[in-house]
Formats: sequence, C-alpha cells, structure tokens
Amino acid sequence: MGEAPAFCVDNPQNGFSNGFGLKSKGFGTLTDVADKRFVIGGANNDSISSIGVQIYDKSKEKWVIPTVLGAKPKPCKGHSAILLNEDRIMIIIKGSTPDDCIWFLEVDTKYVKEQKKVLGTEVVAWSKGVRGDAEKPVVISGPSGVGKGTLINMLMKEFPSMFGFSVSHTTRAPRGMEKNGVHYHFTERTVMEKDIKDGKFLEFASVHGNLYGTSIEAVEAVADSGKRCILDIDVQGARSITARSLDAIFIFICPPSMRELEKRLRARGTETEEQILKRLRNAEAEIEQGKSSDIFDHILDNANLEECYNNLKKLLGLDGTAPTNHKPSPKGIDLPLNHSVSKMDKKILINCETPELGKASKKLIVLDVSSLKGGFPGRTRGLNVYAIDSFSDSLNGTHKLS
Ligand SMILES: Nc1nc2c(ncn2[C@@H]2O[C@H](COP(=O)(O)OP(=O)(O)O)[C@@H](O)[C@H]2O)c(=O)[nH]1
Ligand SMILES: Nc1ncnc2c1ncn2[C@@H]1O[C@H](COP(=O)(O)OP(=O)(O)O)[C@@H](O)[C@H]1O
Repeated sequence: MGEAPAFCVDNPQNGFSNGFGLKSKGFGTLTDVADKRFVIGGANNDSISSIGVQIYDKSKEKWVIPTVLGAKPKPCKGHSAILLNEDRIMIIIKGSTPDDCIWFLEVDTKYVKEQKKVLGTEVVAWSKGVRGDAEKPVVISGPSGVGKGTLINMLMKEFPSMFGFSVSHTTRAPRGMEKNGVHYHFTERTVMEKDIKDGKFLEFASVHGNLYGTSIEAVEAVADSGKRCILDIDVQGARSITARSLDAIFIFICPPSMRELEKRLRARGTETEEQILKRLRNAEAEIEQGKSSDIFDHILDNANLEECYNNLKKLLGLDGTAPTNHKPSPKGIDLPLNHSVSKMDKKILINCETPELGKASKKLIVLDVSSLKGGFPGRTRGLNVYAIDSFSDSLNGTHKLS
C-alpha cells in the first residue's frame, strides 16, 4: 500500500476543534479503516500547522469529531500517513527533529476500543514512536520502613547507567533531605487530581492519607534515557499496573518482623508518632496482600541488608560484576524534509532521494514495525530502523543506522 495522498478536504465540519481551525479548506492525509475515513491535516498554506483529526463515517455519510487522547505531534510542515494492522496509523512528520518524527494515531487499539465504550464517542489516541526496546521496569513494593528506598539507592549507586528512578507525584510534605523532582514531585492535591482526570497517570493510590501516583511521563522519561525504570510504589499501585498489562518485574520486600519494622521506622526519624502508628497499622494489611496476592513475582526478606541486596541483584541478573556492555539510548531518525513513504509487509519504506543532488544522494530508510510494543498512554517502542544508501544499486549496502 502506498502513501496516503495529500488532498483537499472539501467539506469538513467547520474545522478541527481538536487540533486547529481548518477554516474552509485544508491539506492533509486520509486513511481508510473499514468504513471510516481518518482525515489528519494541517492548514491550507505553507506555514507550520498543528495536526487535527476528523473522521468521515462513510456508512452514515457524516463527519465526526473524535475525542483525542494523548499529547499530539508538534506543529509541522506536513506529514505522511500509513495504516498499520487496521488499528493504528503511522504518521511521519516532515521537517521535525530526529527524535520527534514518528507518531502513531491509534484508531482501534484495545485501549481506544475501551475508551470508545466508556466515553460513548469516537476516540483516537496519539503515541510517539521510539526506536528500540525498553527493558522491563522493576516495581518494588513493601511496607513503610522495610528498606525499599535503601535497596533502590544501592542499586542506582552501583549501576548508575543502568537504572533510572521513576519520580512519583505525591501530596505529602517533603522530608528534610528530599528534593522536589528528585525524590518526588511534591504537588497540590487539586493539581494532581486534575492530572489524574486528564489521563496523565499510569497509576495512583491513596497511601497513609496522601495521594501518590506514577505519571506516564515519569516512566517514559527513564526509558527514553535508555535506562531500566525502577518504581517504588505501594501494593494498590502495583495491582493497578498489572491490570494495565504493563510488562514489569514485581518484587515485594518483607520485614523480618513487625517489631523490627517499627524499630527501623522510629530509627529513621522522619515521621511523627501519629504517622508512625498509621504506617504500622497499614503495614500488616500490606504484608498480607503482598504475600497472598498473585501480583508479585518475587518476595524478598530484608532481615539482613547485604543479603537482601545480593538476592535483589541475583533476580535482576546482576550478580556478577557491573555490566560494561550497557545499551546506549538510541538516537532519533534524521529525515530530510522531502521524502515519500510506502509500505511493504511489516516495513515502511521512506524514500529520501534529493533530486537536486543527483543519483548519489539516494537513500532509503526502512522502518521495521514487526516488533512494536507499548502504545498509548505511553510511547510506542520497538521501531527498528535501517538505512540503505544508493538502494537502486543493491540491497547489500544495508547498514544499521547508529
Ligand atoms: N501507588 C503508588 N504508591 C507510591 C508511589 N510513590 C510512593 N508510593 C508508596 O507510598 C508509600 C509511602 O511512601 P513514602 O511517603 O515515601 O514513605 P516510605 O515508604 O516510608 O518511605 C510507600 O509504600 C511507597 O511505595 C506512587 O507513585 N504510586
Ligand atoms: N536490613 C536492614 N536492617 C536494618 N536497617 C535497615 C535495613 N534495611 C533498611 N534499613 C533502615 O531502615 C530504615 C527505613 O528504610 P527505608 O529504605 O527508608 O524504607 P522504605 O523506603 O521502605 O520506607 C532506614 O533508616 C534504613 O537505613
């Protein structure tokens, strides 16, 4: 299938209320998915414009303005659109930065289908495309004072280029040494509640009387930096994450006894007496749930810190010396402004010939989409990218882009 053609929308509904004012005419792409035509477009001139979405329902012969979820691509100088698997449209942005040129408009993925039912409207969702895979995140849970933070710090200190911490949002007050943006994003309840409503959180829970939550951006930012994400979240949060099918390793840290847990909490000296008692009361239920539920893949006893840390490293496959062959974070894709796009099986071919530079300038960029993972509300990962120079001569010139 070839690139969806640039076209002129003759009769859209008074512009794209979800993206920009299209006025009476605009240019964009159209992609047919069953009896729906997805019109994705910008303004009718050479200037940069934002991307709006409108759907023409061919069976009902009417235009529909969908609810658009997720952050959309930045204003651009045009785009190409290619339908993948009947459930998402790949958008290749012209004139964008290398790390911002591939996007997916999900039109019938599992999440979008669910949202259509919940909202009772047409729904589409934007997800940014990213090269390469992210390693499975590591979710660490356990009662307050058991040693989660201590173990995570040890891991980050020993393997600084390998792990990144998912910085949660919380409505609780910072402790003496805690820094905003490093340990937590300390936030107002009303602000956090609005962000939760706007779908910015992967999970959230009320813990010890405060609101805590993991933003989608917190996890994606770690993966973008090429590191493996560590989450320190409570049992409710871990359960929400399993329900959202986030592929992660779930580890529960257990104290040797309630008495020892109390001793550690008091020795830490960061909570008031009232807060300590609340945390201890909650600990019993957390331990019960952590041990009995089928959320956790591993339960680690933190009686002896060194032993527990070694066991943690073992189950993460880090029991040797620090690995030296850590994958660097993948670079973006450098696309020229002018290119044409086509599809062959699970590969998207981007023809980057620059006519004014002659035959020698021919380059074909191949996006292998056979192993895509993730998607809204996070990034779409697993894009594999190859460049073929002077592709008309031979395919033997294939090499991986660095
Ligand atoms: N669900 C959820 N729980 C979180 C998050 N961040 C922290 N928590 C949990 O909230 C609880 C309280 O954390 P905190 O106030 O830092 O106290 P601490 O556990 O005693 O260090 C702990 O069980 C954390 O695992 C989050 O983003 N989501
Ligand atoms: N195995 C252990 N033995 C003794 N003290 C520990 C052990 N693990 C952690 N601690 C101490 O217990 C306190 C609570 O640990 P922390 O990492 O803050 O717990 P959490 O993040 O689970 O609330 C800290 O003062 C820490 O130094």
